[in-house]
Amino acid sequence: MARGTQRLIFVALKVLAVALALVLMVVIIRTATFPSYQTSPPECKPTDPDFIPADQDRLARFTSAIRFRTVSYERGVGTPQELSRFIQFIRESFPTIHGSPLVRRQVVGNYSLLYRVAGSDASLQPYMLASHLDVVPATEEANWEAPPFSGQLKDGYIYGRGTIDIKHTLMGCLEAVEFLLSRGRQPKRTLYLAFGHDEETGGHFGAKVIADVLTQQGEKMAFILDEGTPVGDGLLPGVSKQVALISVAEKGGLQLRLEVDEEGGHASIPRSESAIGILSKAISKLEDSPHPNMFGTGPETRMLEYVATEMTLPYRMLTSNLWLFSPLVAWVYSRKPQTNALARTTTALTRFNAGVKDNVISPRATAVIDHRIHPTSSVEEVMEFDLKVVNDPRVKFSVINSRQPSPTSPYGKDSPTYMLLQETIQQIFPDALVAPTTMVGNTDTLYYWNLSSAIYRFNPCVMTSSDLPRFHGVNERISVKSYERAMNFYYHLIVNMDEPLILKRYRHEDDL
Ligand SMILES: CCCCCCCC/C=C\CCCCCCCC(=O)N[C@@H](CCC(N)=O)C(=O)O
Ligand SMILES: [Zn+2]
Ligand SMILES: [Zn+2]
Repeated sequence: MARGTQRLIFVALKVLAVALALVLMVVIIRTATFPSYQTSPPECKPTDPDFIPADQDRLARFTSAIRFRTVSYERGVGTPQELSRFIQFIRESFPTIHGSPLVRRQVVGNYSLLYRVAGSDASLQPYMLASHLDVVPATEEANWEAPPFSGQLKDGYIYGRGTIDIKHTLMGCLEAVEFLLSRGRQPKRTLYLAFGHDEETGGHFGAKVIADVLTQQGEKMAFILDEGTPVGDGLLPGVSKQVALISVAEKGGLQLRLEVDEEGGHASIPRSESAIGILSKAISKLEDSPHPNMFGTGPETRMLEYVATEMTLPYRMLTSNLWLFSPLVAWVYSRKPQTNALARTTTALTRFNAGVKDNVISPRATAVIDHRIHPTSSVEEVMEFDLKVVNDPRVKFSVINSRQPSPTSPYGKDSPTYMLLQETIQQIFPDALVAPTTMVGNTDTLYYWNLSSAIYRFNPCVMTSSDLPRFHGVNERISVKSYERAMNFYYHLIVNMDEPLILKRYRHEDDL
């Protein structure tokens, strides 16, 4: 090798070594100095005078609520009589709320409930706590440890459909307001409680109408809190502490019907391709072509950064240096369904129908695809992607439902309402870290976008990965301790909302 070339290689290696050393130095410095986003407000203890205990009366009210079979089946198909009975039960169970001159109650869309608790300072913008009255049906009833509409208490857990989705927040909010008013307290800031009756089938007749009513009344909310992500226990790799996940954005959705119509006929004289075959190829192409991994563009990235300082070393190093390791973390995310769902638009094949008889070639095949759209993508982008992937004019696409991803609500120290939520969560879940994330399922908040720019989704309940299948699944349950925390979470949120100390720390005068 010529001397000149040797020298060039030597210099190049030297430059590379220096560059690597520099990169390593930056990685180490960032790992060591990465900021903490956590706070440590005073813990709420059972000995506090304003602690709401899960006593017999409150547990009885909650278990009774579970016994109402307020099931939503399909859009517009629910259980109206049961909803009416449940609404009556709520009216009788919370006499202080329903007798208070501060409270205005409206039944909206026949079965949804909207409460307005008047604050003493009308100059303050109101806020809204949302939940829903309906539940999904309970299948496989025989496999439940306790019947799904029994509200049975077993080994410290209350079993039943709705215990974590979402009657614990519905009853928790009501218990909190009942407790507040029965102590003769009036909140400073006006508060709304909004309970839709058909969230599980899209909220078209509940939350949508609630939003219309509030819009007609000209209301704007300082913030809205609805059902959402839980306090995860062991859900985040590399973090041993619990992490309370506040969803600051929600994925969009696109439900598509795919249809192929071909000539059918006698099974003894098949053509080279059938409706079933053509559709199968199309949907298998879609399943094999995941939408792009968007890690690094949405709240899923910040979720990691918020807990970075509490991670074990390798994770901490990766997370503190996403400028370098983002592609690696994106790949790690794609490996597990839960994190994959956070990082990209997902594709779920949910229905496939064709054929009527064993020896008849079906002239028609249909399928349904359920996409959940990443906050930085759109319905249009997803549609375009799918058409390109299938690339077969014989496959007809039609849209069943679509919703764009939500706007992202403000979070972090610049957002007083996010910080208020974070601090309230840490009062009730003192062992938990708090982080922003994206809601992968959909909620009634879709209808509330115009009411507030600060919309959060949170489920005040600790859940491990083995609890997640209980959502809409078998053996849905909540521990008594968790229900107690839910009540206290809402009570403290209401109290903190009026507490100048917490808000003052983060207040941007224009925000609230
Ligand atoms: C590091 C990984 C952390 C990820 C943690 C994910 C935790 C997921 C926790 C809860 C998700 C399950 C609860 C979702 C409930 C969403 C409400 C719902 O079921 N909506 C339906 C109906 C929607 C509608 N209104 O149209 C849906 O999304 O299909
Ligand atoms: Zn729900
Ligand atoms: Zn649900």
